[in-house]
Amino acid sequence: MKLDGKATAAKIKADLTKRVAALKERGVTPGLGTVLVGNDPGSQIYVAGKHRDCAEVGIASIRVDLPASASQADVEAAIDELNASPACTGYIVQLPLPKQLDTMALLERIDPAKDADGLHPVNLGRLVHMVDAPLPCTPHGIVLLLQEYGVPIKGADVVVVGRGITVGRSLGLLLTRRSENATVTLCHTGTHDLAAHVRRADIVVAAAGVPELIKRDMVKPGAAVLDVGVSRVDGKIAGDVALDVAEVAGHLTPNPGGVGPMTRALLLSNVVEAAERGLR
Ligand SMILES: Nc1nc(=O)c2c([nH]1)NC[C@@H]1CN(c3ccc(C(=O)N[C@@H](CCC(=O)O)C(=O)O)cc3)C=[N+]21
Repeated sequence: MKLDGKATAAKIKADLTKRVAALKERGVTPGLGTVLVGNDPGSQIYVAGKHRDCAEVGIASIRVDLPASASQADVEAAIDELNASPACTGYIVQLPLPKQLDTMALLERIDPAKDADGLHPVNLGRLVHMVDAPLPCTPHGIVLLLQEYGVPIKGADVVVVGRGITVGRSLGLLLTRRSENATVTLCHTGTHDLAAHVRRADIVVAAAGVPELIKRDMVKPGAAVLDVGVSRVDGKIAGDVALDVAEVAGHLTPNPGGVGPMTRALLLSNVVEAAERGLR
């Protein structure tokens, strides 16, 4: 069974479109800002996609593009401006940043109330404490996609491969909340026997950024497999999951068309929720 992220994202965007219209009737137009530093082709495609998504649901968008040579002070100034701008209800700083920049210091400078990625340390701390906050987009999208297709999460053995902040580490926090109640194993490059862990899993989330890391013989028949990989090989997107995993998986995300569109929809959702919170 295909876990159709594109179709599920379209449903989420239809709901957001109504909520944006309701906000506008109350005099508030949600606005998403993006800060893009440098000219990495992949990042430019993603950022352009986010602005297209905004237009689709009626969210205004504010685009700040800085040269690859931008200094820490240049990016700080862009962040300060978005923090102060009433037109911007949420924004992201596109990652990764050029290496002369201190990423952590810049992420900390974002107003947590405008953190559309849900990656500000204050909001990640709120996730640890399980209090209301914008959630990291990819992990939230993964949970909603599993729920949409009725894949049982409660009590499931979930193996997450990859401990990055944006996906693996945050997803473990989300799935172990009482409301989700999964048992999560977080695997990484230091894991001794990855195949043995993956083989036991009811749900496998591959977020390591290693093409074809998850092979057919590692997957328990019937398991749900989610491919978060966005490596580029010869200009084409290469996932972390080998194509023949489709022969054994019970549920599988296509890639593209799986987790990526969900990530983008949940980014819009954070922007709309921030605008709604502002009215409460
Ligand atoms: N601050 C920040 N926030 C991010 O959320 C963030 C980031 N930085 N840096 C880069 C990664 C990557 N990422 C993707 C989102 C959607 C697709 C997506 O929708 N992909 C389409 C295909 C698009 C194509 O063909 O290139 C799909 O899967 O169907 C891909 C990748 C967000 N990221």
